[in-house]
Amino acid sequence: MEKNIREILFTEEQIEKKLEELGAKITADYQGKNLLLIGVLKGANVFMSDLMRKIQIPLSIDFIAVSSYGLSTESSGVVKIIKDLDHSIEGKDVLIVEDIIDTGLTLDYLYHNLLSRKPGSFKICTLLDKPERRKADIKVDYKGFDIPDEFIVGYGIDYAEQYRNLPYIAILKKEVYEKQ
Ligand SMILES: O=P(O)(O)OC[C@H]1O[C@H](OP(=O)(O)OP(=O)(O)O)[C@H](O)[C@@H]1O
Ligand code: HPA
Ligand SMILES: [Mg+2]
Repeated sequence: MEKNIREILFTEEQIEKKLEELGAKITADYQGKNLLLIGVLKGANVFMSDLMRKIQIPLSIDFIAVSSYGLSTESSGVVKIIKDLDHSIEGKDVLIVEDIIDTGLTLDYLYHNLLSRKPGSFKICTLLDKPERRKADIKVDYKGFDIPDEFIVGYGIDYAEQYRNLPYIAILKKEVYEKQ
């Protein structure tokens, strides 16, 4: 195991099983709809690419890149769009795909920003939810796992841009970021 990891929360096998459940639910709910998955970069990159292969109906994808954590473990509270969507979402059945909801500030910002672009419908899918830290009220439609109030890395999720390539989801040792 990586020397900076305190504990593995979810293994590759557990993640794979959860993705199959989520994919089956989304497949059932979006029959006959005009599904557009919007991945929130960079964190949702790994989740999005695995999840979309578990959805068995026609869909399209787009990405928006936002950042509020930078190199820190605390949200700056200021959400910046780094890359906007490529196409209009007007009339589309938008499903936002996030890796983690922590304070909720990123999704609160995206919710208001994207709703003003008049999608046909708007729902939220997140792999991880850390409800204890919430600052904005977010209604989650599809959720993988609830997690404790710890700093998480792996499966696309970073600390200071590192650890995104770990195949599992883990708690980072506190001394890694407290000594900074
Ligand atoms: O609920 P919040 O407190 O807003 O935190 C969640 C957001 O923070 C992370 O992104 P980050 O801003 O670190 O950018 P990244 O996806 O490029 O890592 C994560 O990927 C979520 O998008
Ligand atoms: O626990 C976390 N880990 C990494 N990035 C994050 N962004 C919000 N919460 C987290
Ligand atoms: Mg991040």
